[in-house]
Amino acid sequence: MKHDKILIVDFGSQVTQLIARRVREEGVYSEIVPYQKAAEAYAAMRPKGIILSGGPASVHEEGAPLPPTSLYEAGVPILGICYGEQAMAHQLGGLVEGGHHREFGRAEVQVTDECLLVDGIWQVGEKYPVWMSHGDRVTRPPEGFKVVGTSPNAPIAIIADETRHFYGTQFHLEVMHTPHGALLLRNFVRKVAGCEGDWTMRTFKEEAIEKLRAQVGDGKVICGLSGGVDSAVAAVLLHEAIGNQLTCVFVDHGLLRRGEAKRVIAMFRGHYNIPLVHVNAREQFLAALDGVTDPEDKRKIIGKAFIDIFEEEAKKLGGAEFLAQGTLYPDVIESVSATGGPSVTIKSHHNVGGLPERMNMKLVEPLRELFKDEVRALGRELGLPDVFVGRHPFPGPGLAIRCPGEITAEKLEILRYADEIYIEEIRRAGLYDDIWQAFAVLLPVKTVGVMGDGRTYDYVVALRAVTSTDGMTADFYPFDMKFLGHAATRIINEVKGVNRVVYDVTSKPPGTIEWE
Ligand SMILES: Nc1ncnc2c1ncn2[C@@H]1O[C@H](COP(=O)(O)OP(=O)(O)OP(=O)(O)O)[C@@H](O)[C@H]1O
Ligand SMILES: O=c1[nH]c(=O)c2[nH+]cn([C@@H]3O[C@H](COP(=O)(O)O)[C@@H](O)[C@H]3O)c2[nH]1
Ligand SMILES: NC(=O)CC[C@H](N)C(=O)O
Ligand SMILES: [Mg+2]
Repeated sequence: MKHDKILIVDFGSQVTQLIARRVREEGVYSEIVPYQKAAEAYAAMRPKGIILSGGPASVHEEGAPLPPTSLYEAGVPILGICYGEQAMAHQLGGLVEGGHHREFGRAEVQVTDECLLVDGIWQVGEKYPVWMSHGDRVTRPPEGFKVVGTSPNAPIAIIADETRHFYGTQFHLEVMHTPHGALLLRNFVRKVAGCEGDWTMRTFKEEAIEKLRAQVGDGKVICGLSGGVDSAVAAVLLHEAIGNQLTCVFVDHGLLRRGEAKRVIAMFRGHYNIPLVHVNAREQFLAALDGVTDPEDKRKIIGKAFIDIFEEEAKKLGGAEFLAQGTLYPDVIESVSATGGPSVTIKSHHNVGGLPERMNMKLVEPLRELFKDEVRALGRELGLPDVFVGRHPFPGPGLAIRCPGEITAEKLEILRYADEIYIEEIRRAGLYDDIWQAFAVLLPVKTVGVMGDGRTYDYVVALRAVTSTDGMTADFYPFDMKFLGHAATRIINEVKGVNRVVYDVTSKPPGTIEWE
């Protein structure tokens, strides 16, 4: 079945991914491509509409990123947002000027004319809140366009060419701070581009199963199963597709939380009849990590050890041609970086980067088009119980990256205990599902305390809890102080070796969710 698609051309905006999410929420499949690949992607995808994202550049800069002009001749509707609007206006003969009217944050747009983009949502003559972030602005629309909305610092805030179906907004309609933005995007996707909105997790599932069968044939597949959401969903999807050609491999690397290995295996075996190999590799990992303190070194050592084990297990099965992974869309989007150069590596995720060159197995990645919340929806569609679907993410390198500095068996044991109490308290307070991810970190610092009139000199535990939708950005969770005080007291009283607890109030950016 062919679904309608929307192509999103990226010019490096911080919020390009939100455009894709909003479009998908309308039941329309969308993909993001860097502007350099727009023509190619258009030809391959045949989208029913194109959205040009915002971006940090100015159209007057030398070498400013511009969409290929062929897009304007393709006969499909185009929506330009912020820089995307400016680029379209500039290329089609309008005027864009920089100047002294920079506008960041909340603004008001007054609607001055009708058009399909605002149809049924905004009334002519009324004012509506929007979110702006720009220095340049369109000062003369190209021929064929009319001005539909105006704001104090962007007199031309919405433009429309209703013959060619080209629209542009100076404000960002993909962000929450433009309250009607999602509805305007729906108008573009449904009314202007005429998309059906039939891309649902049910159809995704059926098509993914077909594709998996075609890719794998009668080959054997190994799927690394972590107990996390992504690999559980990938495994169940694969099982529906290829049945007993699939074997799952759960690696206990000694960096799991307390009771996790048992829990994951019981949970999985209890619900599914999928062959599951449990590898105890605790000594192998801990030996490889002995004395290692650099976060990137830790990640690389762990990534390599995982592959070694998967390859070993494949051999034992008499050879498996495929390795299945729960790679998600944010891992594969190539965003245009603001500086024009390749973007820097913040962290090497253990399952991405470096993997393909070394692998003898081919990768099977059925979730690579999905965002995290979509994976959860797919999991529900596959009938996965809530204990899988609702779990907080847990990183593959596990407690190794929650134990800054050298990792020892003693430190891991302290961390496991503190983490267990913290999560238990979160569940007891009914907060688990409000929080996107929560965990404890054991700091490589000892501080002085007093307990039972005696002096202590023990470790510090940091607690972390964040809200997020996809882990790309996050905010710290605003616990009430009573909760924190209670959790801290329990940890200090019950965990030997800890005499101080702190709470991390850093958002992402500038922080990251994990500490390493
Ligand atoms: N202990 C493990 N044993 C086997 N495979 C693992 C293990 N930990 C991670 N993996 C593999 O690495 C992949 C990436 O891990 P990641 O943590 O991103 O996903 P997940 O664990 O499936 O889901 P979640 O993000 O919800 O934790 C997993 O999909 C899984 O294939
Ligand atoms: O499977 C994984 N392998 C990794 O190497 C890895 N590093 C971070 N994470 C998880 O990714 C999300 C974002 O984390 P950061 O803000 O720390 O980058 C958070 O949910 C992290 O737990 C990982 N998951
Ligand atoms: N957010 C944007 O797309 C900004 C566009 C352009 N860089 C400006 O400052 O006007
Ligand atoms: Mg995980």
